[in-house]
Amino acid sequence: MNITDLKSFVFEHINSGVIVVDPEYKVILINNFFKIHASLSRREACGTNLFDLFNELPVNWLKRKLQSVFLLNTPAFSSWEQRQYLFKMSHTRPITTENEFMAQDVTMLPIVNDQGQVCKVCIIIEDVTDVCYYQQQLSNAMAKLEKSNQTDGLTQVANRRFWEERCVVEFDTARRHQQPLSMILFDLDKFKTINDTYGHRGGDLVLVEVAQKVKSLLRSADVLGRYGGEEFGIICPHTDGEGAYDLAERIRKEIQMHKIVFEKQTIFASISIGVIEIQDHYKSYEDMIGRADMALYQSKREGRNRVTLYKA
Ligand SMILES: Nc1nc2c(ncn2[C@@H]2O[C@H](COP(=O)(O)OP(=O)(O)OP(=O)(O)O)[C@@H](O)[C@H]2O)c(=O)[nH]1
Repeated sequence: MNITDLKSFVFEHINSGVIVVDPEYKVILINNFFKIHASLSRREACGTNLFDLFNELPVNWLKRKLQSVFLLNTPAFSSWEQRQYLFKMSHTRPITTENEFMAQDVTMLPIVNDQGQVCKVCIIIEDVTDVCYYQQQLSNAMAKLEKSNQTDGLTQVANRRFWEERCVVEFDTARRHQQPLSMILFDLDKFKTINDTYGHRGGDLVLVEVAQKVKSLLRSADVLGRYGGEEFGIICPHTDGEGAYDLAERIRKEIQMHKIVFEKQTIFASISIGVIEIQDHYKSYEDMIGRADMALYQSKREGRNRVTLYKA
């Protein structure tokens, strides 16, 4: 095999797509990879305008890229992370991937004539579906990990650490912008009795249902977190004490009426609540929690299943 035949063999058999276009975007050459993955014959492709041949191409973007290669005589590159694919081609990945089309890294190389002018551009397509797939898997796993680091395993609301982090942020924001901010702390009443009567699994179900019910009553900006065993906190941005008190009353009534069915038995739970609004002299969110706790324990002392708004 002479060197020309050898080059031609390599050109046809490499696992990358090669397509060459002239300054009018007319296709001059394609290799086997393109023929197979884009289901094209060389006769159809050669001499046809690139954008007529592949009508999915982003015309303005690609023309800009190609023009820069023609004018500046420098290569251009596009990664799958910027644009997942340029040419709509099916991939041959054996294992399942969410992507219907082949993910591609694209290189555009100038081809210079004897006068030193760029007369053609060679577009090279690398199939990076594998890289894209594993990157997506990794991102999904990282997102899940981050979520599980922030979530209470039982109730699926924010865990204490994440809730407190959000408290810090909301406390500082409210302070800086002089906006109202309130906090609601609540605790299940006689929860020990629920555990003793229905067992730990019954108690767990009560915690899950109460948390989910409360969550359904909140605005998206409110953050509900599990603060302790059967104690929860809600941070309510842009909400004054009166607004938070009304919300707490609504929550209390809904929980009191909520039927929890455990092994064919119906459990009714109730909660005691403490509510507090931010004041200028509070030093930190911990200061708010401490005072909300006092209000909560007043609700307990006064007979439970009630709301107390903290007053200095
Ligand atoms: N099932 C279950 N029980 C829990 C969990 N975390 C804490 N507890 C229980 O919650 C109970 C809380 O009891 P207490 O602190 O005496 O309070 P209480 O019985 O709710 O009484 P009051 O708060 O005064 O109304 C304890 O028995 C804890 O073991 C949990 O994740 N699951």
